[in-house]
Amino acid sequence: MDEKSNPGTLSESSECLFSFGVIADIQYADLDDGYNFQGSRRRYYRQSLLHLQDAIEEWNKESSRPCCVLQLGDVIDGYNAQYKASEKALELVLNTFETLKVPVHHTWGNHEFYNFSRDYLTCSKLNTKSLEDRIVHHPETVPSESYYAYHFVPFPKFRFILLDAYDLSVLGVDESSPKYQQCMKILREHNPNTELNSSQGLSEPQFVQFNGGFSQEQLTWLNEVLTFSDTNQEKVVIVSHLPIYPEASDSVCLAWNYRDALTVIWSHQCVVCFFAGHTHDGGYAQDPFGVHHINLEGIIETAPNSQAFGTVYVYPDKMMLKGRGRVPDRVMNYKKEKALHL
Ligand SMILES: Nc1ccn([C@@H]2O[C@H](COP(=O)(O)OP(=O)(O)OC[C@H](O)CO)[C@@H](O)[C@H]2O)c(=O)n1
Repeated sequence: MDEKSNPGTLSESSECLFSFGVIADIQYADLDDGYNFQGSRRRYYRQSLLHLQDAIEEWNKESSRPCCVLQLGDVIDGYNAQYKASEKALELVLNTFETLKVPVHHTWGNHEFYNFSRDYLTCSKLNTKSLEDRIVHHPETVPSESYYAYHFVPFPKFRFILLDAYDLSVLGVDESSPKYQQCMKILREHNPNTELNSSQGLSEPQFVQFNGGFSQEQLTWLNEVLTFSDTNQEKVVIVSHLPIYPEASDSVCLAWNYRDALTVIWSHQCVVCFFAGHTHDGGYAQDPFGVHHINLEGIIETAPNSQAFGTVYVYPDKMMLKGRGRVPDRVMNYKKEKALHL
């Protein structure tokens, strides 16, 4: 086996502590292949389920099984809603996830809201908040019920935080609600186009209807969790459907208020990396504060003869993403001054 295919051999001085799987934008639908909105990239709607099965098979047979899989959102495609096939498609995908021998944490993306309301999602198996960790005597680290976010500890001293990038959004909320009015106001203030999914002419192209953002309440909670993690000398992995770092993403795919999220994250030492989906063609950049931003290549735009998922191997001084198919390998060193001593 060469070095690339076994990250364990790349870290001679230390052993792998644990690993986790990552996968994004499955967007399954029982439809013939199609294209993205611009007509430039092929979408493999049926094949996506086979790609998921393939990923699960590989994770299940890894010699040291991943502790969990992070599903980065858009599990079924919005087209299902048009064909009244949302529940059937979701059932198929969730049945496939049932064959995974480790827990999966589901993130919500725009396609979840094309198919279902927020209330429906909250009551569905796509709500994996029951897997959250509660920190005793720190009520400020308990998330509010008004957004879908939580944190958990898969291994001592490593905290994972799942964010709700559609906490501020016009998707999935009742049009008569004050929240819808507030979010539509934000969107219209930044996007004068009649078609709100169009970013044409925008100085801030992320202000489109298929994106969303983080409420101040969620950002305050994130800040509290990161404060606890700093104090407890933890390493933190954050996941969200929408990316937040412009150099790692097409600007039209960013969260509306990505700068606010970055401001919170940059005021803490503990964050190692930020995983997002949505862009489909992937991206990576390390920001000036040493946080690694990884936008995972989407399953939906992955040809039958390829793959798009990864396993992240966690070491005392770094994390290493072993990508499959379209997903490249990445080494994510921890910030120098704060290497973890176990
Ligand atoms: N200029 C545009 C772009 C899109 N739309 C419509 O918006 C909806 C979402 O678009 P879609 O490409 O399907 O969203 P994905 O989450 O799959 O992909 C996100 C990024 O585009 C990936 O690069 C859909 O209804 C489009 O028709 C639009 O009207 N105008």
